[in-house]
Amino acid sequence: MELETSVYRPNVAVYDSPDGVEVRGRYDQVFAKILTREALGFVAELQREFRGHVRYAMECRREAKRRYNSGAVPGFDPSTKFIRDGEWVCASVPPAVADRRVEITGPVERKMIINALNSGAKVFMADFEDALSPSWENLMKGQVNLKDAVDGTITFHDKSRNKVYKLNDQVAKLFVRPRGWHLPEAHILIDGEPATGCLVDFGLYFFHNYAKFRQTQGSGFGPFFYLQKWNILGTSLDQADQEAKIWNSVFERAEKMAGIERGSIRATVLIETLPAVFQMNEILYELRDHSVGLNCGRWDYIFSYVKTFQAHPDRLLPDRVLVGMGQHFMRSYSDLLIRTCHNRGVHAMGGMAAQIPIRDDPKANEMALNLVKKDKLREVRAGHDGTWAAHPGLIPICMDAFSHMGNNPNQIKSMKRDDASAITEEDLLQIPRGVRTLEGLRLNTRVGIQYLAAWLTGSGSVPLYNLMEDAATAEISRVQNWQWIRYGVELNGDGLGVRVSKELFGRVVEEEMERIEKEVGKDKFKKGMYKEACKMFTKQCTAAELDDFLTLAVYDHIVAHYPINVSRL
Ligand SMILES: CC(=O)SCCNC(=O)CCNC(=O)[C@H](O)C(C)(C)COP(=O)(O)OP(=O)(O)OC[C@H]1O[C@@H](n2cnc3c(N)ncnc32)[C@H](O)[C@@H]1OP(=O)(O)O
Ligand SMILES: O=CC(=O)O
Ligand SMILES: [Mg+2]
Repeated sequence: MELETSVYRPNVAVYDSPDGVEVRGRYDQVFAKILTREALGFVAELQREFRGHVRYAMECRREAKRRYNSGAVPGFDPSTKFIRDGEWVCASVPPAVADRRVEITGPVERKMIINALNSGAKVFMADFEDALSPSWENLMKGQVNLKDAVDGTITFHDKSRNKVYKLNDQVAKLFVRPRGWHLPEAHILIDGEPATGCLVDFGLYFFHNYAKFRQTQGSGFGPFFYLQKWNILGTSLDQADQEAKIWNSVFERAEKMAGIERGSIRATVLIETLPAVFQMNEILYELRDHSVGLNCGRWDYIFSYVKTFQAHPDRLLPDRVLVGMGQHFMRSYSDLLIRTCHNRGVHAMGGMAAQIPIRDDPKANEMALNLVKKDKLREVRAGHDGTWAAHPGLIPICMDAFSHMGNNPNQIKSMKRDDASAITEEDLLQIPRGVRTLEGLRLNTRVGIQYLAAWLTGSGSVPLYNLMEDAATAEISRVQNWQWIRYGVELNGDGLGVRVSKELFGRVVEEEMERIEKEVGKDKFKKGMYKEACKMFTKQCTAAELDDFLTLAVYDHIVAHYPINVSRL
């Protein structure tokens, strides 16, 4: 089902949708094989059953934001102590994914899917969130690509290099990461309202692939998912774990529709918001029949630290490059996650080092690879059961570091980390140490604008200054700028004693735009969306109120509706 992307097809046909469902995205015969009446019907059922719960969960997030903005800080919920203290374990890990020592991640792009599945990693996390710009074309092609991947028929012909890509005999196990709850899908209206993005991603993927996946990949289990960007909060049990509860119910609903055993679907939840670190037991408890662990989503976690404390001028971050896993609050988070997961019998996955191979500079390349190696050795020695790799070139290093586990598929039983039960709220909230510099402000600006320009033109993950940048890392640049401008912080690492202001930021933006133009070249600069990205990024950094998500605030710019009043097929 390879797509002829360059061929223009007039929009003369429409999708065959069930009652109440309207597809406003471009028609394509290949997309129509995904957007069948039955598959859309399943998505609509999920939407109708869960939209009220999702709306309530989003309102709870807003309520929590009001509390944090009034001075509260996140902590362990006294009302769920019985869950944290209780003796329970999650369902046992499916044998097919017992060994997850290296997981490669990437957007649901055709060539990358094939490369990732062939990469030698144990798992491929196919991403509809941080690494993907959620345009209609990207999302629908992503669904087509995943279906072909699960069917084992996926191929890709790189015409410029006359190279054909196809799957090896041995491939990584597939996990799919749907979008977060906050993102709508404006191209699919259900009862007149945009569908919830993650229910579209999950529903379409599950509907088309569950049977084949369980047969060929999951040995009777699956499909497997990554879930993320939760902000589970609240002071009553009713609210506390509701985002986990909703997903659990979605899984049960899907299992029922498919007629497969309860507990077939398994998911790893990324702990990537500050409030969620206090609810790791609660999340596992709610998902105990569907869980296969937690993961340290370190980049969104850093973003969440700033977001949660947006009204706390006493908790400002140092330069972004200084907020690594060595900071006390980050180490405490990773250690407590390991202890929690192993106590409940599931994987404690590590996270992503941002370095990627540097082709044209062997010395810089060696330094980058050494940083990755150090990060992975820290993870495996701490007790993590596996890690993430952003690029196939990093897999040998990650594999080598995790050979520390010997012949064991994981460390669930051998690294209990009981010592980490002493980790306190103070440990998890400790303010990161380090200085703030003008170069930090410049780098945030340069990276934020270039990332947004890429996202607006369809790329959700890009290499910038030899690092992987995606929605999560770009968020840190945005909110850190916002925080520094908002509180007029002193740049105390330069010896200049300058305070950040809107005027200083304005000058930085101008100078960094000139630099970007020089770096990318006049032609690319003109053709790209740098000016638009600059305007949007500047607006967000200087807004009176911090936008919740960078991508949500600019989503309208990638929505492309098509006329619907044309003849049916
Ligand atoms: C914070 C988080 O959420 S982390 C998870 C989300 N982020 C991600 O998943 C990022 C994944 N990584 C990537 O997107 C890419 O590696 C980038 C953008 C960082 C770098 O991309 P590039 O500069 O194009 O990589 P490069 O040119 O070195 O690629 C070399 C080859 O490796 C392939 N490749 C690179 N990264 C990946 C990947 N993650 N998965 C599969 N293949 C990959 C390329 O397709 C290319 O293949 P080819 O030689 O057959 O043409
Ligand atoms: O999704 C991963 C992260 O680090 O954010
Ligand atoms: Mg993330």
